[in-house]
Amino acid sequence: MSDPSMLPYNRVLLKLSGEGLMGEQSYGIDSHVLGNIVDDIADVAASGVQVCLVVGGGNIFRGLTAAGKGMDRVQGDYAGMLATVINALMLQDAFLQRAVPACVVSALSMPTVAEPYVQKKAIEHLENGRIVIFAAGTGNPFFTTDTAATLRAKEMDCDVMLKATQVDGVYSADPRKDPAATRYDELTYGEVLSKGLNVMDATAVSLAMENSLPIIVFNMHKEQAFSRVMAGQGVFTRIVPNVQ
Ligand SMILES: Nc1ncnc2c1ncn2[C@@H]1O[C@H](COP(=O)(O)OP(=O)(O)O)[C@@H](O)[C@H]1O
Ligand SMILES: O=c1ccn([C@@H]2O[C@H](COP(=O)(O)OP(=O)(O)O)[C@@H](O)[C@H]2O)c(=O)[nH]1
Repeated sequence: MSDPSMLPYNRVLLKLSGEGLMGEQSYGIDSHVLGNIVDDIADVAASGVQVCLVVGGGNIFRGLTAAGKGMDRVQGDYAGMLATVINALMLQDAFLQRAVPACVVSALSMPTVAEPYVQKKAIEHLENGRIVIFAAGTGNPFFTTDTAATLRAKEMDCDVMLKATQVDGVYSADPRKDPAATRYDELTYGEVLSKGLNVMDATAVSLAMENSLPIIVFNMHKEQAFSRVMAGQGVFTRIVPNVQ
């Protein structure tokens, strides 16, 4: 697929699934996978696009899973948010090792570890050519990092939110469970919600819908996946206000 109508993007938010950082492992971060993703993001940033990131924490801890085993949900969600901070620090380190300027901005206050989130300051970082990594989700329990990604994308006035995930886009059913599922090239937010397509939670999709934020879903494990999607190439699904 090549879609020049998507271009050019000046400022984008990339949401990285925590689970996607595990590679073949069952927990944590695979440094090879992390390195490939960071190289890909660095290439896009070097082309002049302002890039900010939201990273998940599912490779380390999920509040809902812990609550299912008896843990208090709110405590579990705070632990999940801390997991995203670990991932954010690992990402920042990988960027800095490549001499790519990157900073971590946290929705939970931990000033010795990361800068607290201040909208205008984060925009300033982007304008100064830094990759901004948003950590700790929204800072609130009962939310997800997909919702944090949609929220920060609007706050940063991004052109698009790109969700880097484990599958090639949005399908008629979860393709990891249903081999007969078919992929959409383009969908409206309303269709995602009415068809119950669980690629993102409904809160994230509703927030994008109410604020007309285009979303692109693509597979983070394909080579140079982010660079290719930014060039309108490769396989992906766009979620938009109206399908043409
Ligand atoms: N209709 C669907 N289309 C695409 N993916 C779906 C769909 N329904 C469920 N999924 C699942 O949603 C996941 C995307 O969410 P993501 O945030 O990357 O993963 P997780 O939240 O599990 O870390 C995919 O890996 C896929 O298995
Ligand atoms: O605004 C937020 C974002 C995340 N979380 C917690 O952090 C965990 C990790 O985030 P998520 O599941 O979205 O990560 P991903 O699926 O992208 O790896 C979640 O399970 C929640 O427990 C939260 O409470 N509020």
